[in-house]
Amino acid sequence: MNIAVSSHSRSSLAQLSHFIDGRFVAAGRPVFENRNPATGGLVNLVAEADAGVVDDAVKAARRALKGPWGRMSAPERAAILRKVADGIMRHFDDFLTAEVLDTGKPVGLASHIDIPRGAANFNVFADQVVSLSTESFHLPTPDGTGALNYALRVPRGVIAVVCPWNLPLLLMTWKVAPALACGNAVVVKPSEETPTTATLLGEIMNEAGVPPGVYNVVHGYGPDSAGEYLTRHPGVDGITFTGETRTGTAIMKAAADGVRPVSLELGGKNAALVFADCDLDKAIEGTMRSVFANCGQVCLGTERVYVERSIFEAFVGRLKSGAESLRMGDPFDKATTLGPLISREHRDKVTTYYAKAAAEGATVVTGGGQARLGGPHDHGFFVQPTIWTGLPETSAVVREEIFGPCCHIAPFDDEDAAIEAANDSPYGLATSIWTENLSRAHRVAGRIDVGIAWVNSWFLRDLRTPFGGSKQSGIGREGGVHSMEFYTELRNVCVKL
Ligand SMILES: NC(=O)C1=CN([C@@H]2O[C@H](COP(=O)(O)OP(=O)(O)OC[C@H]3O[C@@H](n4cnc5c(N)ncnc54)[C@H](O)[C@@H]3O)[C@@H](O)[C@H]2O)C=CC1
Ligand SMILES: O=C(O)/C=C/C=C(\O)C(=O)O
Repeated sequence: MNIAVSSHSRSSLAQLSHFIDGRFVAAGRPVFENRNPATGGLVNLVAEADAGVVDDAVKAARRALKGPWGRMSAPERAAILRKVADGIMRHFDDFLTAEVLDTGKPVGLASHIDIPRGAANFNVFADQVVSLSTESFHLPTPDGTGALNYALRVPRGVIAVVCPWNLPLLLMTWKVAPALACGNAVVVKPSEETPTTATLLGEIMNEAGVPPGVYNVVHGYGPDSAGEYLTRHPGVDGITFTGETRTGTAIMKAAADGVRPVSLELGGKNAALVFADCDLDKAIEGTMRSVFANCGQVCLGTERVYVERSIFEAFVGRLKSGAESLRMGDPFDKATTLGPLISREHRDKVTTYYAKAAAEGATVVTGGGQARLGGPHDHGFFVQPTIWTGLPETSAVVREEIFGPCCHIAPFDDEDAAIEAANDSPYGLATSIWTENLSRAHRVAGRIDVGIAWVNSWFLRDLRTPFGGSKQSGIGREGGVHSMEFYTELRNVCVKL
């Protein structure tokens, strides 16, 4: 047992510990700093797991599968998960404050999306697991009595959950909730940028009666740290990951040893298609959200906008006005609509693309640089919301995922050209199609090579639907019954009658 330093049952938000076997445990390497992206100030010091700590967490998860959790019925697990959802809502303000401090996202956004979705994920998969069905077949046999085949869904075992920083609680619970509903135990590796809400959830798990070892959290970085130790650990039976495509590739290679299944939700370079017959007010409102929400740090966000030529100028002008009306500032101020980027490193990546766009000859419609807010936010990682036109489709800015509050807008002349431009990408995650012509909407949605096509909307989520990407945007689908498929194995039972 590697756990040498104090272990306790309540989380400290000043010094974040790992959560292993139902206890908060500070062990491993020296702590690292978690900084507030809006001010650059210290949020907390975080324990970094070494290989021994990760091993402890995986072993705790394995033990939990052999304990009461492994013997519980689906309705019993579902009842506990509903208590977890209630716990999140009861501690709403704690989760909200933690999420806003870690990410810098506006409190209005986190209170409407991140925290309620964190709770909703547990309720949705509690519902899902109690109504799960499997197939059965009657097989005629020569003796005339036949055989009955039916399938059982059994938990995979220990699931590694590796998470990004853009929607920390939402995306982590999107994976943890179905994994636990199906009877697995999890070891979560939150992003090093946003470690707090995953830690807070440990307390909620204890309060809700989730047995020790079912939910574990280890902190640290990716390569040569907790992320890599966890995904390479032979005691892990399946890995679910959301993040960058390059990281997904590394995780897939790690999973190949031991032939472990992966569910990967990766990057995107999503296109919006705006037809002249759209409701322009709705198209502008939706595109404003899909480009600028969460400071553009949403894998489903739009970075390429294709607009039918006859409304191009009007669309560009209105999106420019919208972008210029966004209000940057203190994320805890309800009037703030645009927060900072997550880190100095990410800001430097985004502003490198801003510089590249200018160098490649873009017309900068608005923005194009870093934003200095003065006062306590002068050291925050703010950038201007940015719109470009005039770049060729071959430009790096049009082809690569930037993950910032920016988009390139290009005109198109007909439906085929718009579809071809949208599909000309190594990614295939999401699209939004803006048109009042129903036939066109169905036709175009069927021809864009993505996992998720929205018509006259964006980020309108029904959690029972398949969610994931094609091409380099991922492998597999989660959501509803599709999550149940990833987090269980099917075992066929054949009974000779
Ligand atoms: N949903 C998405 O599409 C996201 C895309 N990104 C993009 O990725 C870029 C880099 O952001 P990062 O946070 O560094 O994303 P990332 O994909 O490197 O990190 C996501 C998670 O994976 C872990 N990780 C990293 N390398 C790993 C490895 N080799 N093995 C196991 N775990 C590993 C990290 O510690 C973190 O918990 C961003 O600038 C953005 O463009 C970032 C977050 C989410
Ligand atoms: O599950 C959702 O509703 C949202 C998912 C968003 C991402 O996966 C992302 O931005 O990385």
